[in-house]
Amino acid sequence: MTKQPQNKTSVPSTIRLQVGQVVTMDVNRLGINGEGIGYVERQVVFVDGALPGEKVTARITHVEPKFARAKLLRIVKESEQRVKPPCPVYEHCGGCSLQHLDYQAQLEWKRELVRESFARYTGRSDLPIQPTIGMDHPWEYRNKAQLPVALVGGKVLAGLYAPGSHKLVDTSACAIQHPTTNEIMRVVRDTLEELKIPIYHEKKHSGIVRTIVPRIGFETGEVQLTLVTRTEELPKKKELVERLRDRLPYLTSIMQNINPAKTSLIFGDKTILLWGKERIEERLGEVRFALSPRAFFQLNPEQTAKLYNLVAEAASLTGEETVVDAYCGVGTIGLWLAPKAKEVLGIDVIPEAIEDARENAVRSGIRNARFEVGLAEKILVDRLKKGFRPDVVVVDPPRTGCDQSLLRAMLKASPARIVYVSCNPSTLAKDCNILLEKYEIENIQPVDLFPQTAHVECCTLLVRKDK
Ligand SMILES: C[S@@+](CC[C@H](N)C(=O)[O-])C[C@H]1O[C@@H](n2cnc3c(N)ncnc32)[C@H](O)[C@@H]1O
Repeated sequence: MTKQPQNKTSVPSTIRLQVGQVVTMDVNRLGINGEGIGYVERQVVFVDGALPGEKVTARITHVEPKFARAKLLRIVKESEQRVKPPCPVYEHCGGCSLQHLDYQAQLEWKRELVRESFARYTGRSDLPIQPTIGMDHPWEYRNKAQLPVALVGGKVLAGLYAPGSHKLVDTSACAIQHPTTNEIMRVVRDTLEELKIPIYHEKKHSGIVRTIVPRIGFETGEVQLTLVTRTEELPKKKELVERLRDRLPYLTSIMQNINPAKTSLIFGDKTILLWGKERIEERLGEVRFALSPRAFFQLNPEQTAKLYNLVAEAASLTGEETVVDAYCGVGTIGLWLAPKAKEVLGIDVIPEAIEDARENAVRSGIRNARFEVGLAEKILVDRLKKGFRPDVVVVDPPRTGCDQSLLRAMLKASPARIVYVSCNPSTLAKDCNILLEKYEIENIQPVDLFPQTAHVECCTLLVRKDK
């Protein structure tokens, strides 16, 4: 092991590793973000791009009290599961983290991640965790991109930021985006440059065009392009729209969203129509969705349909049940289940999402679903306290998991089944551990909604113990 110390001052006295030091280490496992983990001098070291079973040389870049990070320099012994990433900018772009791992191994690792989370939070190693459901073609699956633009050396760039930085990496040949998205991105980028439309400068908070957001309806073929701008004024708007329509004749809708704030949030409050339809339509199974630029919609339609079928299977509806879809977004799960239920109540905190959910119900001819705006932990908890007794509760919370008061209220009201949909195995396992007081976990089904990344979705069925 050779040592090249560069920054001695940032190293706590208890840690012997130093920033700049070059280490050779065995990689034992993958961390939750897909990074390789090993030990050097009994310190945990994370190395992006390294795989279990490999011996690697890496340079220490950060030292924290309990761990260090290192940059991969050389693979001394290579894993049999290592594959060549097809994406030309994989090593620079912050979008994917597992392209270098064989897809079957990705699926197995995601199942293992779920198993580890449940073991940690419930102490149970006997839970029925199924093999991860993957895709036959785990590429080109995303239906939407949000691509910031920047002017660098007189050229317009669009893409994603490199990990931990604000350096734009051109992602015009992204392997997980739909090819149409890549084409839109290239054409918009080049047209902005050609017309010399001012590009937003993040630090100075000047310029105009900030982000390109293409969205594709996979089933309907409708295509929406949203340009996020700092000001409502958009120079050469007419020429821009004409050229984009000419060069991208399949567009259904060109929208402008105005975000005047100095913020990393993509969208502002105001959206205006530049050309075509205000919203594109998408179908998932029998359910129809109208999508405005800001509406949340799952990014991988093929896997989402599989996920919702699993939810329906877990809910085991006969047509007599009252179902709650807590954290319902634009009503997707509730509308999927409604034809098999007596009634559905959907709850979401975002008013536009609830408006969309109501309209999606009308479009899909569904009459037994109601949607309410508010916090699930408020609306559902109040209802449960007043004696509302749903038979099945589906929860699909954000990564932070369910509010404690909601979990407690569900325990008290005790619906026969709880179907917990989650994109975060840690909060899922933590919340399920609370529900184990009255429920047994009958099935945990990981679904790969985001191939090539470290994310995993799970559909978990909890059944009341006296059932
Ligand atoms: C993971 S998304 C699920 C959306 C939907 N079930 C789907 O599959 O498209 C989580 C949703 O929870 C909503 N949300 C976040 N916190 C909430 C809360 N405390 N109460 C109700 N909804 C909430 C968000 O607005 C978002 O739509």
